[in-house]
Amino acid sequence: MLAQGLVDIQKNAPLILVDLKYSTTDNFFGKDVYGTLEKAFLPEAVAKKLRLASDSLISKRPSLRLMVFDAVRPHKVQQILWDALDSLPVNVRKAYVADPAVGSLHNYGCAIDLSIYDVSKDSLLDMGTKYDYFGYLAYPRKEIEMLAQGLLNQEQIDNREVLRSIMIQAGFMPISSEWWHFNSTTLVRAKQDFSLIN
Ligand SMILES: C[C@@H](N)C(=O)N[C@H](C)C(=O)O
Ligand SMILES: [Zn+2]
Repeated sequence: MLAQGLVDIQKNAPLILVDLKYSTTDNFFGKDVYGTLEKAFLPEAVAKKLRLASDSLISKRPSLRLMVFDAVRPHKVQQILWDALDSLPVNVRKAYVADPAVGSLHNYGCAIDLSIYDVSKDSLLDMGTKYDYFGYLAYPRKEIEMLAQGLLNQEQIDNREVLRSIMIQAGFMPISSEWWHFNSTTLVRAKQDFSLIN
């Protein structure tokens, strides 16, 4: 990764926590598919934006930390994630895992999956679902509906809003189907400006 011009995000921002889920068996398909990749890497420009988000979070709420679940994701792993969800029709699957034929922003180091950890309570904030819960409960665009149906509570939505606001302020963009996923640019720009990581 270093040879490909990426930086270890914790070198740049030591207060960011990392639990790289695809480097463990604690993920939606139960396999470690990252092998020797055990740290979260990003292009320097993206890592700098993430540092801004982390600094902003800590200045507002000193006991909170960003907890990164995924950063750059090799393209060959994108195919593994895509195949792991093959029980879903392709048009539904695309909302949860980017089609490897098109590419994911993660494959260029231009997307991050993350949550917030409270060091004073030694636990993650309650976001209403686990990471990689693939369904409407995780959809930012369905939050009002899920609240009205009593499937999410206000605290869970407020916690997501803390994450969204500091990420948006730092220059990231949320997506409509996963509360944990943020893009730093568009796929068209990523293909122009960054290298595909394999
Ligand atoms: C698989 C999930 N963590 C994720 O990152 N999904 C987006 C859509 C992606 O694969 O780019
Ligand atoms: Zn993601």
